[in-house]
Amino acid sequence: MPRSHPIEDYRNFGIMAHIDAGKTTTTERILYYSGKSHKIGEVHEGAATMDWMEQEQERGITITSAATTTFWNGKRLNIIDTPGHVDFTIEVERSLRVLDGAVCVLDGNQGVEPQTETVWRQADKYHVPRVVFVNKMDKIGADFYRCVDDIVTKVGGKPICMQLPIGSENQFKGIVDLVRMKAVVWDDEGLGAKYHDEEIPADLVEKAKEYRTTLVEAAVELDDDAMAAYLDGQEPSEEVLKRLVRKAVRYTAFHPVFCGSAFKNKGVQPLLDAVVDYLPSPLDREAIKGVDMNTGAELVRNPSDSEPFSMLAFKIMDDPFVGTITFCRVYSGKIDSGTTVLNSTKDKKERVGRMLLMHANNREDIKEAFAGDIVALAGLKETRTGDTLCDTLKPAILERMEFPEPVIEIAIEPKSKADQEKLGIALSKLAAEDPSFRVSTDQESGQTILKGMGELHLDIKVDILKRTYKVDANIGAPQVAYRERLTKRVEIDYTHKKQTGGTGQFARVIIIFEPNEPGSGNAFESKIVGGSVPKEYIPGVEKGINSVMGSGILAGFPVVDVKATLIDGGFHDVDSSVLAFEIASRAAFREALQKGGSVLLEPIMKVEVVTPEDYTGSVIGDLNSRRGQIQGQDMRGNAVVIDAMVPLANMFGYVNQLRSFSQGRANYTMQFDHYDQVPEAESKKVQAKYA
Ligand SMILES: Nc1nc2c(ncn2[C@@H]2O[C@H](COP(=O)(O)OP(=O)(O)OP(=O)(O)O)[C@@H](O)[C@H]2O)c(=O)[nH]1
Repeated sequence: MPRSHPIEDYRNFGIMAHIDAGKTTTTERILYYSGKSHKIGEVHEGAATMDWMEQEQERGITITSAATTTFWNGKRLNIIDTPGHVDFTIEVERSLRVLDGAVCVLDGNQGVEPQTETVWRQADKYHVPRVVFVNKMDKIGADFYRCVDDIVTKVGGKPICMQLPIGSENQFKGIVDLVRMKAVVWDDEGLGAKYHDEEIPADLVEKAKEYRTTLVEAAVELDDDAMAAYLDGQEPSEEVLKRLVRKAVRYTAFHPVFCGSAFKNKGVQPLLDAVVDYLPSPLDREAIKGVDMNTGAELVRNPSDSEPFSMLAFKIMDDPFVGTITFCRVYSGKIDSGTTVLNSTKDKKERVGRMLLMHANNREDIKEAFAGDIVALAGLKETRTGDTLCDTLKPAILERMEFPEPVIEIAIEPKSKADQEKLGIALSKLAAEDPSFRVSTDQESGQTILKGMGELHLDIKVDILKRTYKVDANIGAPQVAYRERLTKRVEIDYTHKKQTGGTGQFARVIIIFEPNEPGSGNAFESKIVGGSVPKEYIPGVEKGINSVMGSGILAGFPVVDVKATLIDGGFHDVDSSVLAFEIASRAAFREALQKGGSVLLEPIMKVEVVTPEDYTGSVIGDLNSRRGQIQGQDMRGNAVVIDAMVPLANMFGYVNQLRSFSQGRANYTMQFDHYDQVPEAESKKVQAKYA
């Protein structure tokens, strides 16, 4: 069967926003108007179509991204829903990787909020072209022009208005379309409300002309001919203007801004037109790069059905009906259900059993998928998020994704043997679904440790463990994931010698331990020449060093960014063994940490508090008492925005404290920024706690 739509008619896009800006509501309306969802679910009633997980509905936030296919104006839209909470930025990044474009939804009253800033920066990082939708124009305090300014001042974007609102708050009626120079007015606020063109209201004519000129001047910049014609006094036609704006989006020359109220059903259809008109198709994007596994050479996989098949897995979900489903984006070629593909990342073959196309409230079995498609595969066994699946004969690995390190951890203790078993199964599934969620076992206590991106992140995992997997367990208090690091270069000459009865043990190692660049990871190298340590013992040296990496000497936290170089040593013909070298190297590393001024590192969080002016003093005082460093203070509307860097260790329970002294009126968001050295006095306390 041929493909249903040519690839240039695809729009793989996501909707990104700060929490509560209205991403879910906008997505719901898009699905409704594009004809696939016939029943609209209001978010506040906990019935939204995309928010189908129990946990999501109760919390009213979108946790997992779901990909949904729908159609508009003859184009095929694949919407990838991205979560808005800071703790889940990993999910946002992951979906951004597979998008060709995005709609950034702003709350018309709040403007660019902290999380918008984060996702905007991530979109910059992945070069995701985007348009902006200023939502909630019906809300009290909505201010379209302030939102447009915010895009410049908060994220350094280049907003160009494509529409102007007609009225605002409860007087919001519709929009002025600056491309067609027409007013678009909705007859009422109902879901299926009709809308029609009118002449631009008299009081907006001058403003519309002024903004239209700004739009046209920004657009003609992108094309010499259009510019020349414009300078000659010729306005670009509607078609030319649209083509130029499309080009501007593709090259991020500017960010077109639209507006509306998803909740009051205004502005959504023109937004859908904008997605079709301005967001790129897979063909407009740079082809994905990878490595040819046969030759090791770099390669490019073009978005074409005639290229060898390759796709990236970007999301794994456990589905109650189908089992594990893996969301993938096909980058090149064509795939049939029932065939065997190669997971080139793992070097394992996988059989593609069922392939599904997900719609908002049903799924469709499909037999083939083509370049540009986003599909869900059922029953893959080895594939994890970020893996490449490809043609078994033309293996390639596509760009990998990077995942940040988790900064917070909790201990979990199952109550019975049966719970222990359930926990094991559940954890391996959860870890497979979410690479920012890690599980480890504490070597000393034998406890299971869960690690994640923040308190809420782990909170939700525990909730899933208890509810979905029915695991009964005691949960410890959340702890900071500290790290340990050397501060200076040391050379250790260590001899392990044991002579008790039978065979003795002998190994001598001379190893240089030195701090690596922060964030560059651990490294081991052997520079032995002349056989002072025979080759067969070197794995023992590496193993000994690695065994200390997992838990340092100060408080048992992982040692990071150390470079170890074995430069010399000695052995005994009879008494040396791999084990003896392992023991010697472990002891050498521990000695190095002692002599090398080893220090503890802690995660420092970037915190933004938005508070009514009255509480500014209390907020700052409190942040200072948490070892916070105030970075800046600014006004947003009538609220004060305070930026600070605060150690995560001092942020536990912050939400309650902030609420209590601001009467619930101040808000905050935080995200991991970097690791920094724990001050001496604090470090002593941490060491005493974990001793
Ligand atoms: N007044 C008004 N309220 C809106 C509008 N759009 C959404 N809301 C409301 O704002 C709240 C948040 O909307 P959601 O659609 O859940 O926002 P979200 O961005 O998906 O939120 P998360 O999934 O938690 O990230 C809900 O109570 C909506 O009913 C709008 O256009 N106007």
